[in-house]
Amino acid sequence: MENMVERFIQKHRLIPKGATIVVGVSGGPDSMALLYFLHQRRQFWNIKLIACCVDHQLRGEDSRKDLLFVETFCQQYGIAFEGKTIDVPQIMQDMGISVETAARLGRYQAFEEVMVKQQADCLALGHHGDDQIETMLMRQVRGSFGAARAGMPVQRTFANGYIIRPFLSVTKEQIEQYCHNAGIVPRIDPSNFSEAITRNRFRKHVLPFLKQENPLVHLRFQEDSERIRDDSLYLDSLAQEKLQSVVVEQSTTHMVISIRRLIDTPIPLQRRMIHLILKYLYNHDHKEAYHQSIHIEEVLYWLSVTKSSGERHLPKGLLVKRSYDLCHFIIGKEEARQTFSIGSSKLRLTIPGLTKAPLARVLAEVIHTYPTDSLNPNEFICDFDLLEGPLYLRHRKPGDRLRPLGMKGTKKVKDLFIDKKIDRQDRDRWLFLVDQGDQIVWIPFLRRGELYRVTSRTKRFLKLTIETTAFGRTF
Ligand SMILES: Nc1ncnc2c1ncn2[C@@H]1O[C@H](COP(=O)(O)OP(=O)(O)OP(=O)(O)O)[C@@H](O)[C@H]1O
Repeated sequence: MENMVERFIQKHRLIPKGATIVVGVSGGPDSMALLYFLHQRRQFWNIKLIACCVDHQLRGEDSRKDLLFVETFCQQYGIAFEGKTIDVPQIMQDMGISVETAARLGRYQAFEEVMVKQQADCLALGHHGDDQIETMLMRQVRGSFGAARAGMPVQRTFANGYIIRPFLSVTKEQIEQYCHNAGIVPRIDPSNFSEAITRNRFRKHVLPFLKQENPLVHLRFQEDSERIRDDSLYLDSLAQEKLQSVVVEQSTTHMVISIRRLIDTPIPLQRRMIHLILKYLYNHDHKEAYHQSIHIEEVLYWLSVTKSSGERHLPKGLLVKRSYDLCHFIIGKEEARQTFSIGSSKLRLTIPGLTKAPLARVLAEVIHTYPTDSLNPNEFICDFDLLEGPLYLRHRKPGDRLRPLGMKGTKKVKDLFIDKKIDRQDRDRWLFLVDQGDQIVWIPFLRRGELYRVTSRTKRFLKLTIETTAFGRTF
């Protein structure tokens, strides 16, 4: 097993020499084996390891014991350890999401904090080849499209570095054997056996058959995952290029295309163009809607085979309307006008965390270094330690003024809107970031303010990213 992993790491250049690596360790066999493996190889790569265990507090005393188990193991081997405890029910309540999603979000937030604190290059996770088969089968059975059919990436950007998955080339059985040989007796999470969980049903009923047919099936799935991702990236770039000549008109909530120009292109690009249009209008939200091939096929069939005019309704209020050669894609226009409002009240931001407003969401991150990339109009950074209270989102009020960044005096918000030719409806829907004294700090997509500006003395930065289809532009 060690040789397989070593080759996989080299092939994908996963570990730079001298790297600082945070390892996500739950106490289960996969991540314990990963931690032990990297520890054994620490001198060869000259790496610094930090084990990070997150207690989700979902299995009471048991999950606390998992954390203590990992901590004791680390003490025994002289590995740096970071234990994090997160309040999953609170995240569920704040964001109205399921327990699995809240646990995942909280866990990744905790990983990110440790990555930043340790100035780490990578976060290593213990996903293995069998996990990859399950992931890809589940995505295929669900009917995913394009790159969404690939499995988990071997490497992807995360926080100030990368997530890496060095064990994707080996099986669960190999890992268990490795633990056994190393004398590691990992903790077992009983929820891994519950058939109420989709992944576990695939593991129990489908994997044994595939492994019987080909014991190296995990390598075939892994290769396929990499190929699907590469092919998709290439085809998507061609589709993106072609789309410029197919789109007749475009705003953040509305896209008009020429049907004739669409169906004049090769079918694989047609599918990808529809996918890009849906992704754009859904603003990368509702992945379940735009990654599903069924909707893409439905629209294409209607446009290329049938001649009928009329309308089609896709999930989450996306309307597709056809008239002669033109096809309109309109996202929640009415809905946007009527419900994009947080009323006269203010919405308090979760810092750090994700705040959802109707048709918009704001991600707040506390970071320790100023990003080297220039900021997009949907991003804002201020001095976290200068803030004295919470921040809020609200709509505009008569007489609102902003002191723009780098200016001494203030300007009327109304004039800022007029300068940028923002129409009246959009002005009413625009969101403003204000402090607890109701002073405007930032007008997303329009102007950053002078308040709490970053200086050479700033130690901690608050970075806000807003995503919305309701006003401004999406990125
Ligand atoms: N509570 C946690 N704390 C730290 N890392 C975690 C935690 N849960 C999961 N991870 C990381 O994410 C990877 C995948 O998690 P998942 O729950 O899918 O795996 P698993 O099959 O339970 O793995 P393991 O055998 O390591 O528990 C783990 O191998 C580990 O690296």
